[in-house]
Order: sequence, then C-alpha cells, then structure tokens
Amino acid sequence: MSREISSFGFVPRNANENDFETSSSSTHFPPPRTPLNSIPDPSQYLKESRIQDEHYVVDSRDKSESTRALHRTPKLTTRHGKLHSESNSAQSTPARTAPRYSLGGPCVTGRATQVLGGRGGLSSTSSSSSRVQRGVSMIDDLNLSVEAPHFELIEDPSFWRDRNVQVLIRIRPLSATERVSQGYGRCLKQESAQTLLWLGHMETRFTFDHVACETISQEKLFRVVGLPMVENCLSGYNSCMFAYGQTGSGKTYTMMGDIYEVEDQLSEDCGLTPRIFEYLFSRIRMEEESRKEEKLRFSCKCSFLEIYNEQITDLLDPSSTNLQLREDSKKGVYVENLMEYNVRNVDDVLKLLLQGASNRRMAATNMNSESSRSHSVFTCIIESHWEKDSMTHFRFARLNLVDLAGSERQKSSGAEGDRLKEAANINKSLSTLGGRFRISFLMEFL
Ligand SMILES: Nc1ncnc2c1ncn2[C@@H]1O[C@H](COP(=O)(O)OP(=O)(O)OP(=O)(O)O)[C@@H](O)[C@H]1O
Repeated sequence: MSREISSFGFVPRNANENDFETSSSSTHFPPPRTPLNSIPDPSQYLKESRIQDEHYVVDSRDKSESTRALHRTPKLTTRHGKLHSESNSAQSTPARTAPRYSLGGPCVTGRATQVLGGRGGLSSTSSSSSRVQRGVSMIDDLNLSVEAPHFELIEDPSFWRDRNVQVLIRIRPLSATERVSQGYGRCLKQESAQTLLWLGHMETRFTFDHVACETISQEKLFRVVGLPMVENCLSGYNSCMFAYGQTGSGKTYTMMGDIYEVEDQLSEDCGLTPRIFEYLFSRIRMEEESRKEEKLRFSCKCSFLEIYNEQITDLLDPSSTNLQLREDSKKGVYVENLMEYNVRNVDDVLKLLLQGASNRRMAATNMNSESSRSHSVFTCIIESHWEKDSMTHFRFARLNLVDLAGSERQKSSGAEGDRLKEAANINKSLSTLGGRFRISFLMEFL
C-alpha cells in the first residue's frame, strides 16, 4: 500500500439542463445524474473568463459547465457527509514507528492497490487511521488462515454521484511464490468492507470508502466502480480513475487484466478498462436506439500515453516521444501532438489497449516479473449531440484511466542501473503527485 492518498473530484453545484434520458431497461442501470457537460448550440456560447488552475490534471473544455465547476470550491465530505481533516486523507499506510517484521520473503506487508477516482477537479478522500496499541507478540497477530474473510461490496448506483472522490482498496491474494516463501502469514486483516487492520507492532486501523477483499472478482469490481463511472460520463461528467500502490500490488491487473476476447466475450480476468468500454458501447447503442427521434449520436476518441522518466510518449506511436504538456484557454491542459483515434466498439478499444500495452516499458524486478516502469493514461473523449426544441445540443465528457507505476524500495525490488533510475523517477513523481493533492486539499481549508 502506499503512504499517501491523493485524489481527484469535485462537487458540481449548479448542474444544469438536458437531463440524460434513461433507456427502457433502466432498472439495470443506475439512474442518471443531472448532466454537467451539456451545452446548447455553440452559437450560444457565453464568453467565459477561464481561471487557470494548475492543480487540475483532468482536462475540461472551455465554455463548458464542467470548466466552471472545476474552479468552484470542492465540498469535502466523509462517508457521512462531514468535513474531515487532511491528515486522514493522506494516510493509507502506517507511519512506521515500529520496525516491520519479516517473514523471510519480500512481501511482508499486505499488498493492496488503491483505486482512486473522481470527477473533474479535486477534493478529499475518506480514509482515516487509528492506532491500537497491543502488548502481544507479533507472531500472534499474524493472520495465518488460508482463506481470507469475504466481505461483499455493495453495488451502489450513487457511487460517484453522492461523493465525488472515492478511495477503494483492493487486497491482492498471496501469490504462489509468497505462499511458498512465507506460508499464509498476512500482516493485514480486513475487518469490514471499509476497514483494514495492520497487524504490526502498534496495530493500525484504516478506514476507507471501500475495501475489496482478496476474493473479489474482476467482474464484481467493475460493477461496483466501473459501471457507475460510465453512467457519470454519459451524463457529461469528466471522470478519472487511477490505480496507485506498491509495485506488484495488482494495479495493472486491476486496470487492464487480461486483454483478450474468447468467442466475443471478454476474458474472466480482464480488468476495469476493457469492461468499462464494453459497457460504454452497449449503453451508447441503447441510448441511440431509444432516442432515435432526437437523432442522438455519440462519438468517442481515445489516446494512450505513458510518462517514463518524466517524458511523455505516445503509446500508440512510440516514435512520438518527449511530447509537451501545453495549456490553452480553450482546450485546457493537453498533450501536444498526441494522437487520438476514433473508436466505435469495444474491439477498436481492445486493439488500442493491446498496441499500447505492448509498447509500455516493462521490466522484471525482484518484486514483480512484469513491472510497469511508467505511468500510463488511457483517455476517452465521449461526445454526443442531439436535437430538441429546435436546437442542437452537445455534450462531452472525458474519461481518464490511469495505471501508475508502483512505488518501490530499492532494497526489496533489487533495482540497479536503469531500473534504479526509473525507480527514483517513479518514486519522485508519485510523491509529487501526493504532495500536490495535499497542498490543494489544505487550500480548501484556508
Ligand atoms: N487480484 C488479483 N488476483 C490474482 N492475481 C493478481 C491480483 N492482483 C495482481 N495479481 C497478480 O500479481 C502480479 C502483479 O500484479 P501487477 O503486475 O498488476 O502489479 P502492479 O501493481 O501493476 O506492479 P508494478 O507497479 O510493478 O507494475 C501479476 O502476476 C498479477 O497477475
């Protein structure tokens, strides 16, 4: 698990017109939220003065409601809607006042990936920790059971609607190597679908929005976090999800998984990204069908980049490297010369994912035989237009799916030479990311 939690999200206050209609089979889908990035005919655009804010990494279009909302003061809430302090949001792993105990293998802490997500700008997270001092021997604290307890996660349609930022911890099951080298000893114990207990000296309890247990399936995780995010985008909200965590904790498995189809079906082990697009296109087809009379049409375009050693490369055209980040009053923050491809179905997306994944920098370390050495960002811009009341309406949303490189300790990963340089850059960028959110978070209180 990582030491910091940082996240994106904001609460749009003045959601506006053009409710996104639900289809006849809406019982299967969460009810739509009031649309955000929905705008009337471009000729009716109002001139807006855009306030530049360097904190936002999620792009928003100029002249859109989302741009305005990004610069509003985010509402910071806990699970129960109360304000909470910054220190809560910054702790997901214990500050180690006591030494770690070793079980002889490389993995002595529980491995967990944080899936963080939100819409547009940024806000707080809802994690917190409390310490419980215990005077018993450490080995007694180890959770040695073969089976980890199962806690069901609730599929809640309002997942992204009520709280803009959600932190979900996913616990990875022990790998075969870990089981051989250290048996079933775990130093994390899940207590509920929200709390984890770190069983070190000075037990520490952490509370998150959601804790997904070892046994959660890729499909279930998608239904809990991915499906509501697609609904969000269809309602015109920018959305961002990123996986953050220690190397080998399961970020790429969670975000991508096995990217292939068997008899036109996604593999059981395929991760959030392919599932999100499979669902997105099925929803698009339904919406276009049910709103034929409005001539509703969607278009989606995708890009895929990596940040490696602080340089941006187009994963869909690896010769296009050292791309520059630019900021424009109309486009917001964007990557210059990054290719965008039109996609019409999940197959088009899978091709891009496979192509990009094959170009991503991977290497073997002691902690992960296929360690991602770069951060990757898969972006989809979803645009739609329809006719109503003699006007043409436009709506757009940006979906960012980010698989961060894992934080690592040189001692554990055994990184040397180029691997060590990569690791230093990875750790530096992750801590910059964490710091940025902390600063932004503090500003909300001032
Ligand atoms: N929930 C899970 N169930 C089964 N296997 C998993 C799970 N999560 C991860 N794994 C396996 O653990 C290994 C490491 O996972 P993965 O490569 O996704 O880690 P990572 O966090 O992306 O690492 P890095 O930061 O080094 O790239 C892989 O072999 C993956 O298949």
